[in-house]
Amino acid sequence: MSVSHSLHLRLFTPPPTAIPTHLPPPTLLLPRSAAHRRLPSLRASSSPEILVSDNNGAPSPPPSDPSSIEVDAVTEAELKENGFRSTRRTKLVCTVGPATCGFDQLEALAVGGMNVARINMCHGTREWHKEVIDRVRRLNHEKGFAVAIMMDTEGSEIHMGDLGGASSAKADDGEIWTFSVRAFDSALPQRTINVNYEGFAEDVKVGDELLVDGGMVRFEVIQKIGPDVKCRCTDPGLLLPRANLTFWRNGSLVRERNAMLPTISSKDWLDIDFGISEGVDFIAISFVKSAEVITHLKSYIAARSRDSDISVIAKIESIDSLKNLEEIVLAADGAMVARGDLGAQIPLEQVPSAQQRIVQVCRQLNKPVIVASQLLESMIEYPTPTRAEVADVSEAVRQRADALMLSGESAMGQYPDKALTVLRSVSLRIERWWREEKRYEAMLLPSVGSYFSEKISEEICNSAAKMANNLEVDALFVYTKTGHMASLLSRCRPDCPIFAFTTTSSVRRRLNLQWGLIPFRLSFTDDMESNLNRTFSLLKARNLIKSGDLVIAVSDMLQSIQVMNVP
Ligand SMILES: Nc1ncnc2c1ncn2[C@@H]1O[C@H](COP(=O)(O)OP(=O)(O)OP(=O)(O)O)[C@@H](O)[C@H]1O
Ligand SMILES: CC(=O)C(=O)O
Ligand SMILES: [K+]
Ligand SMILES: [Mg+2]
Repeated sequence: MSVSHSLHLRLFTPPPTAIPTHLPPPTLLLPRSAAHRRLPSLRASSSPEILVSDNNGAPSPPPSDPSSIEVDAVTEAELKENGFRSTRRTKLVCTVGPATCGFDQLEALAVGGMNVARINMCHGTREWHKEVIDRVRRLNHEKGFAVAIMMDTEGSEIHMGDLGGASSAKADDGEIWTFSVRAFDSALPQRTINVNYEGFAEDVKVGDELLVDGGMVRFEVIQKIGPDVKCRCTDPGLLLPRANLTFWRNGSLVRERNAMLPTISSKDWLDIDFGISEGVDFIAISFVKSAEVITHLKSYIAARSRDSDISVIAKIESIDSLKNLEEIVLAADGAMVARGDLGAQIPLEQVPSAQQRIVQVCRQLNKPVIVASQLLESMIEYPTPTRAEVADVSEAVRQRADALMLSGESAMGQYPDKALTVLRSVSLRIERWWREEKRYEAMLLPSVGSYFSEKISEEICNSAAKMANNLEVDALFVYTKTGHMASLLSRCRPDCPIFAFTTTSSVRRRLNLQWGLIPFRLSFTDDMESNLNRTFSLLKARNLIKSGDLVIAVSDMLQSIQVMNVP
């Protein structure tokens, strides 16, 4: 049986106006302690072309070669081994830290399915992070991966200092500790903790409860002496470097002057400049309170990076970010359910419903969403997860979040590869269960486009996804320059995988964060007939598809939809 129907819609509406690149310099809100610091002059942004080799180590032709097709080495192996129906739909983000910063360790994560490497600017030096970025680049270049890089800012919430170099400190019941905003030149006195926020000693009151990392350790404020705040430990535990601090009065989180701290601190701006000059793929912004900060940052990036192809991810981890969720998600290019800090700001029992809501809002507004923090916390120390952790991971997969993230498990845990394997196998198992049970997902998806041409793209993708499910096609193909049409298909969470063909390596890396997309780099033209024929022969030559496979192809140049068997 051979099907080859095609329906073309051509469109003459003008494309949406481009984002202006000549924006006034953004005003920088600096915390008092750092207001004197200036931003350094910016280096030109680099967007290196990446040469990708295949699994056998033989370098493939440079990206400009019109006859080449590039796909992630691991994905290719997976496609060949299991056929494309069973490729993993849920994407995986790994935080890189001391346990995983070496080249071989990064390669092990990439082989294990890491789609995005996250670096957390709360920890380590810029030089350290640059080395990690360089290694990931080399890995992509030499070994044929397309691992994207996400830089996560520190944000200016209140946190402890770095414990004078110690990896942790134990606080025991009843002990008196000093939390101080003083700068100590020499070693920290015993049971003393530095606090990064200058207004701390003024803002807290005797009787307040001080929570470290949302309650891992608790103290009661018993005395204030100038810059020093004496506290008694009421809930013992381990203090970790740069742990988050919140203080509570009469059972409520205190949000006074500390709530006025800028979302992006002066140190964050320096880190952002670093991220732009390094050409990272994503910048995740901590403690976002409003949409303005996202819009501001996006215009800053657009004015400073030549191709402005860095996506901004809004971290939802505060009360304000939940209040302003829709507008924040709308302004951003994606969001993260940062359950660590979120759980310190809202009661823990409210975190699961917040997660569900954030995932749903992102899906409706067509923005990728990452579920993060403590997914496999026990695996920092133990080689197997708890049953509860497996259930939590399953729930995030079942909610059809775009991506799951490892934090301490991969940054400083003892079993980073095992933790990644758990995420991978749990994702695959749930996804297989959907296919076995034919659990297609029918979520009402509102229209998100503001232009008529965008609405057409949406309708095409919604229809293509529905047809793909009803006709049980083997794959959806999408030809997309910006990646937008691929994300619209991904939003429908169709039953079959989506092969996303795009012309640039940077778009390909960014598509790596989105549910169900298998991103390929391929140069193509406006002639869909020839694009399809060329893709079929390139994929067939690599044994990725075979004659007779049923495919639905859509493209954002032609706004077309075609159903056909691979010849
Ligand atoms: N670059 C690094 N250098 C040293 N330790 C790191 C590094 N990155 C992460 N870690 C360690 O791994 C732990 C977990 O990392 P992660 O960045 O996910 O957590 P986090 O600090 O809770 O996140 P966030 O600050 O964004 O809320 C950290 O608490 C820290 O101990
Ligand atoms: C990831 C992060 O920032 C959090 O969970 O708080
Ligand atoms: K961070
Ligand atoms: Mg956080």
